[in-house]
Amino acid sequence: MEEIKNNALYIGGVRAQDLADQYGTPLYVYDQGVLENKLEQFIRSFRSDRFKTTIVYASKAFLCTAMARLADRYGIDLDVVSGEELYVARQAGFPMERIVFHGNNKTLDELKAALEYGVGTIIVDNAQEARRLASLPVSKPTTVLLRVNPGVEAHTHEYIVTAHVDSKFGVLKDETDAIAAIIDCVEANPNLRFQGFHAHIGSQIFDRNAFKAEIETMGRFLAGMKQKTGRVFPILDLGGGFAATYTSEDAPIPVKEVGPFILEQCAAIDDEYDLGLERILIEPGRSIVAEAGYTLYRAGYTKTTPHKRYVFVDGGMSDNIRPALYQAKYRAEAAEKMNEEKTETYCIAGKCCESGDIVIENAALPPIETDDILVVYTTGAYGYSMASNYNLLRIPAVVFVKDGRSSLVVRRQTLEDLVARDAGDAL
Ligand SMILES: Cc1ncc(COP(=O)(O)O)c(C=O)c1O
Ligand SMILES: N[C@@H](CCCC[NH3+])C(=O)O
Repeated sequence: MEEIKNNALYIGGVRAQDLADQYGTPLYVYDQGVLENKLEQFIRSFRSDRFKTTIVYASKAFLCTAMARLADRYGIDLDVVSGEELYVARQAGFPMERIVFHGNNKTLDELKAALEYGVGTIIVDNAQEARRLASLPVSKPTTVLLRVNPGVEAHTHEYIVTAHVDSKFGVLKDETDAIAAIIDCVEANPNLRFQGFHAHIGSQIFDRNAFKAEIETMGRFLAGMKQKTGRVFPILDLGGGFAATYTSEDAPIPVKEVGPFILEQCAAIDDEYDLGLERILIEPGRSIVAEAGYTLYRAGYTKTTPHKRYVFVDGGMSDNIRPALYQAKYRAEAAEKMNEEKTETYCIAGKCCESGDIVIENAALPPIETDDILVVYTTGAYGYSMASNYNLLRIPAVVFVKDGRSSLVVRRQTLEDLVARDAGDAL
């Protein structure tokens, strides 16, 4: 929770300026209380008397040991998309049977690792992957789902829609012969249990009708598959994509309404087509972590051009690529000038060697001086997880705060880290 005391911002009871001074900037700060609250809200929201329900946190939004353990503490499962995310989850001690392994191009090594570690659910993305997986020795029963592209176009940035017909993800719902062949192929391996399908229509989706369309489409698809194969598929995984609030223009579906809405639609298709659905999964990522996250920057120089007034910060696209990649909008404040009048409009720009390195195009702020701490809100999703070493800027530290205390959960990269992997000289 945020508070303002004597003109200063406090996050989780800790003064933002103190966090910046103690841990340095740029700094990713997560309010652990908000994270916990979101996890609890999803658990309360996604309950059903009719279906078993599973919330799978999409770890691509933000993953580190502390986050994996927090999800585990709340009994939330984990979606991973790479051997690397799987490794971090495993190192954190996350129960492997509660891992859902996604990805359109899982390598042989990744599939082998998943089977060796005892990953509970593998989402197969295409026929070639199914063949490869089925050819491997599987020592214990493993649930397999197939990612289907429902062909539902959600209204969001074109880079983050995932279910247009030409998407790289999943098998198009109309390719039912290929899908039936994939099921047979998977089940040729006695320890692979084909249990159903997965779909995901995109990210930062506000419109509940997009999810309704997804579920109705999956209903018709499942009815067709039932007719074709003479069997039912008990698991339906509907993916994530629930939006978060970045600016006052955003009005996401409240978390408490997400679960009942999805479950109601699932009951409707189950009744209409007698699908025998038993378990429903959702995979929220952003909607759990985005609003819990803040980035603290230290202001550097300002510059006025004929049309703009810049304030430069000590990070930028290397710690938050989203404005450059998706024209994503954020809001900012000066952490020690919270009650001061916002008389200026600044373009907050980063320090990377790139004109597009803009954090916020038009930020209303009080006059900013060098060394002021600027806080950018709602940076908890796809900020740290998409950070880069562009210009060899060091990946910032991650700090959790709660009840007036802070804990360093990921340290800042050091200069030594930047050469630690350099292995030799030119020929
Ligand atoms: C398969 C899958 N599941 C879940 C998610 C999480 O999405 P979000 O962070 O928008 O909830 C994604 C990302 O879009 C995804 O590709
Ligand atoms: N990385 C994207 C969303 C993609 C989600 C994963 N499929 C974002 O920052 O909004």
